[in-house]
Amino acid sequence: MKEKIGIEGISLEDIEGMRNIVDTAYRRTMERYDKGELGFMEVIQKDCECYRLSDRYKEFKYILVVGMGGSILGTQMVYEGVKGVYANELNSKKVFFLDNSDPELLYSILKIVALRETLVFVVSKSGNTVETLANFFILREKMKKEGCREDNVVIISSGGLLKEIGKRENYKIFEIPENVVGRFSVLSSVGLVPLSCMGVDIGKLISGARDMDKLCRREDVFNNPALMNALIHYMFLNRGKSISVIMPYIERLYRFDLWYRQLWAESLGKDGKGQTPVAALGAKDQHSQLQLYLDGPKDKIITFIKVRKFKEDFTIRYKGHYLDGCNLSQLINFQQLGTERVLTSMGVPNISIVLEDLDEYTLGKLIYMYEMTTAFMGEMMEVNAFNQPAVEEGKKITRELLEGKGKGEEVVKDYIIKI
Ligand SMILES: O=P(O)(O)OC[C@H]1O[C@H](O)[C@H](O)[C@@H](O)[C@@H]1O
Repeated sequence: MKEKIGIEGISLEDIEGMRNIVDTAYRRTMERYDKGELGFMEVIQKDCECYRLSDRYKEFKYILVVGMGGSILGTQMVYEGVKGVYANELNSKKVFFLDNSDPELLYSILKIVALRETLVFVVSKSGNTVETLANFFILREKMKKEGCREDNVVIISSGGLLKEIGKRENYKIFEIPENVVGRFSVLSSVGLVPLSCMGVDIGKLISGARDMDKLCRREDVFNNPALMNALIHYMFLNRGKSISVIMPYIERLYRFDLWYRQLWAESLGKDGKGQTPVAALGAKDQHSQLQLYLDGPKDKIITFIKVRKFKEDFTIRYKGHYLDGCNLSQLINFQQLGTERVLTSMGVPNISIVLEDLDEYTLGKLIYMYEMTTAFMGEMMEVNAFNQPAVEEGKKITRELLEGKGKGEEVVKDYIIKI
């Protein structure tokens, strides 16, 4: 370990020097909102009642959400953020997420659920995503064979083949507003309809987001948490911090990392620019990643998320040991502090987001703050944070291969390791 050097910090003068960039980013974001381009800012003002399903949908023992990317990552993040990692073991309602074309994932879920007792949410903004359609086609066939009813399926989509099938087969359909981009859609029908059936208080979630919206509309960067968060990431990106590590010190937020990864990567990774988001978890990754963060390349900015009050806690007892009488919550929060201090002393910039506790309200605030941070960061980096053109080419090649075009054409690979 090298000697302690301290962070090349950001001074008030530095922030003052960024006034133009901050004001422009704020103004452009609000102009886009005024033009109706930022649906994620509008959708939180809708009445939550419009997302609630009638009681007959509440009877199902199992819930299965089928979708990819922004159509599922947020829902799973909120579900685990509120209910915990082992929610299925603890609760009568069993919830599953199907977000891959890996046949073994579908197989395992079908081994557990009884389809007649399952409410299936098929979620896709475009309504044409190949993995979602493939999984749905297989499920639909099995559900027909097992005599499932129309209300075993709910479609959440803006169009495409999925909506067509939904209309033709008389499934309940929820729209997704056109101006709500997938990775910014968890606080729309995409997340709120399924979550309202999973025992999550969507009203509290939305009121957290609305309260954060008030803060994020402030022009003053010192009183706008999203604008300040974007500015700090932008300034350190310009100082070579091309990697943004997010490291909550609570297990319930690990899926938040995965949601953040899509948001930050797909929104900002454009025109040769971007800041690579990395998912980490405290205290676990102190024993796997921290060596690199401390003594590896100085190319990272770290964001901690810590919770003052955990839902549960334990007091440790072992006479004469320094842990005697401490609580586990104290231990994990002191571990976060220890990591923060050593990173600072090793010159690794880090930010701490402190939550009093973690429930629907604070999670709604956190989600919305990150959505606004991403919008502001996109303006600062002068990239369009609301599209993802580069992901389409690979899908085209996959389709050509599926349609038999290009079969046999051996793609020259540099390295193929066959085991
Ligand atoms: O909601 P869908 O249209 O099914 O899209 C699901 C996901 O797939 C796309 O390829 C994009 O990468 C994501 O931004 C999107 O969230």
